[in-house]
Amino acid sequence: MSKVTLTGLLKSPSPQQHGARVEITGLAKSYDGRSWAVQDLELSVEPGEFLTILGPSGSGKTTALMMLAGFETPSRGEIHLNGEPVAALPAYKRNIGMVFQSYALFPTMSVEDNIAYPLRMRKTPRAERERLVDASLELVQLQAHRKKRPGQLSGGQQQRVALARATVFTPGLLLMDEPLGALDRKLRQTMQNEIANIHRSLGVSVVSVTHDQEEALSLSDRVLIMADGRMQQLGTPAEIFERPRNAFVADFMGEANVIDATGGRLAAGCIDVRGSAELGGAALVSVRPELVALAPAPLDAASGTVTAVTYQGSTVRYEIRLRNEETVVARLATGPAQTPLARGESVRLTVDAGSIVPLEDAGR
Ligand SMILES: Nc1ncnc2c1ncn2[C@@H]1O[C@H](COP(=O)(O)OP(=O)(O)OP(=O)(O)O)[C@@H](O)[C@H]1O
Repeated sequence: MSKVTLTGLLKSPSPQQHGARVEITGLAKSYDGRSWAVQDLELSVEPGEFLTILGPSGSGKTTALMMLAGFETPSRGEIHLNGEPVAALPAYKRNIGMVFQSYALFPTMSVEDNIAYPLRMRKTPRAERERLVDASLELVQLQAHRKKRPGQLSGGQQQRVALARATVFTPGLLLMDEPLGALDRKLRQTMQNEIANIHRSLGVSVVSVTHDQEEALSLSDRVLIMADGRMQQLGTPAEIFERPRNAFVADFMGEANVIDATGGRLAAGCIDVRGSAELGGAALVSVRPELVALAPAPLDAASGTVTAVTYQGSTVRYEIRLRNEETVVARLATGPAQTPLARGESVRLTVDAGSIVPLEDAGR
């Protein structure tokens, strides 16, 4: 990689070729010799791919990332970067850039010195170093702030310095641990665009860790969902969101309804199905709240009763207690044509066969 300059990369017609290929096989980590923080991780990241590891707190995301980075030693399994096993390589020899939630900038160094730091470590000649720092400052649009200290910058600007420092030496792989975790909602959106932009410009492979579903869906080529140290599902954002494999993924990716489907009937027949559904014998299915239709119905023909109504701006969220005691959530768009249903009203629920997702099991 050493001959490839950042400026060269920015002009490169197919920057994807510079991203590293990552292959992870049977990777596992136990800190205490009794429980597994990560178990049986199998994954490959294509050159230039943006992969996000998503999961709740304690699911093993950071542990997986730290093994990739070389800061934690795997208990089992292997990692290959561009076909080479990395087990024996210390972190600084893996040609990997890292961005942390806390930025981890050097507070007494200027922005440009922070960015130049990895180049100094690599003994990059001065002229080359200056050229790369200039290109990197331009990429993250911080030219005007180059002489400032990190403490004189906003959170978003500091994170851009961290991104510049992690990519200035053209790493094949960029690792990010909750990169937007410290930023407020609006700034997160802006930074998401910036990260997407940097990823596109550099063609670097990215593995990012987050517990934020929206961030994972909007930035990634593929998402890996983890829970309790184990992979739950690996797929494109659309696959994960629209075809969750099990109840954990369905629930974690938003407010999915997980509904009893014993005998091919939804909630013991309380919910009507339009069309013929292929449930493949699944005992549980998932249906997204925005795909549940509900209409007022006389009590004897009703699926259940509205127990909660929450106005949420562009949608209204309804909780419905079914006759079989299950609770289902429906979400309806607000609009001039909509008459809101009231709490206590009896309703009939209908879903299209195509919006029913059979689940593999009851969860993890
Ligand atoms: N250095 C450590 N020593 C001992 N146990 C650890 C260490 N780091 C993590 N663990 C444990 O390993 C499991 C996975 O933790 P990990 O930090 O990888 O999860 P995570 O998904 O990144 O969580 P979070 O989102 O809270 O950072 C947890 O049970 C945690 O307590």
